[in-house]
Amino acid sequence: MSHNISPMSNVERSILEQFPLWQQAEPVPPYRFGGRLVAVGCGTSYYLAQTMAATFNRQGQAALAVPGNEWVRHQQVYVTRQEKVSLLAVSRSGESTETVQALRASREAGLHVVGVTCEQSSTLAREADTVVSTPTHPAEGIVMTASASLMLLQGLRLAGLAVDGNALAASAEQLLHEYGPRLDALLPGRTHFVFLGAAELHGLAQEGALKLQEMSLSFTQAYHPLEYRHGPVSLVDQKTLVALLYHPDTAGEEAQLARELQDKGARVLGLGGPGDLSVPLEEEDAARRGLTVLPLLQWFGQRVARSKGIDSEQPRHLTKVVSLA
Ligand SMILES: O=P(O)(O)OC[C@H]1O[C@](O)(CO)[C@@H](O)[C@@H]1O
Repeated sequence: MSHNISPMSNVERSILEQFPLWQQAEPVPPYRFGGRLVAVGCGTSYYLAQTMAATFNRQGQAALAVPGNEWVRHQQVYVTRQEKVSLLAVSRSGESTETVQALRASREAGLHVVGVTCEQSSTLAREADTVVSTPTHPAEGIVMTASASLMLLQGLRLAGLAVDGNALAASAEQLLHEYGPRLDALLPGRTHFVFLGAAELHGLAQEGALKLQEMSLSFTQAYHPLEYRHGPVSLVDQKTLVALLYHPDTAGEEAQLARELQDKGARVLGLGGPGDLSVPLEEEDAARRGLTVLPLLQWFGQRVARSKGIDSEQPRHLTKVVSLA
């Protein structure tokens, strides 16, 4: 494969060099459970939990995703008392306070807990009943890049989706090198970043928005595609750049939305459909499509950071593990 971009920082290394890790990730068997699976996490890990839960549902296993603290403090509004529940706790570090609290509260209540992490020796890995631990790129710093892709890959496998690590790594890497350099042409004059994605792709849209925000200190928004027309569209102008993650089931209506947004001045990055830059995606399964496009979203955030002269290695106010005293 010809490589069009080379890393200049640890963040860029962990984005560009993640693909061998996808290939090496130990395959995990599907997790089947006779009740509802609740997937929890914080920040990026919560957004991954959303895409995992969507995939579990599509595979026939009832699931929902909630932020860790919602499960600790308000679980009665997410499941009924009578429901049989098990917990899927997602955390790169295995140490985020709310995720660990969710794990402990669930175990105390007798629930089975599956942990997805990158740290074999973490609290999450030690205390969960079943652990999927996949080490991330050694250069990865505060912002989650390779770890996000790896945990998503393993979560999709737990959901029972066929995930060929070699094939997906090859297409994701090719996409990154072919389209990564072309993202820069979309950026001039754009300061308002919007990420749209439906169903399995909504978690990815939220992750794209968080990534760009953390890396480049920009205002970002994430919505379900047609929801964006109900109010948020009032902000669209010549400063807006929309990353639209086309869902294979609803690409027609999303293409219409892209045209509406372009008419109002937005530039559109069309991931799997039309746009000012259109990135063709052959993958027809939405969750696998999301995983394939995730490194390109990470690169997008990094390019905006570079265009603003911001060092994404040291994101403002963030630490690798966010703990509550
Ligand atoms: O996956 P972990 O280790 O629980 O951490 C999630 C954290 O990582 C971040 O993505 C980056 O710091 C935050 O959103 C969140 O606090």
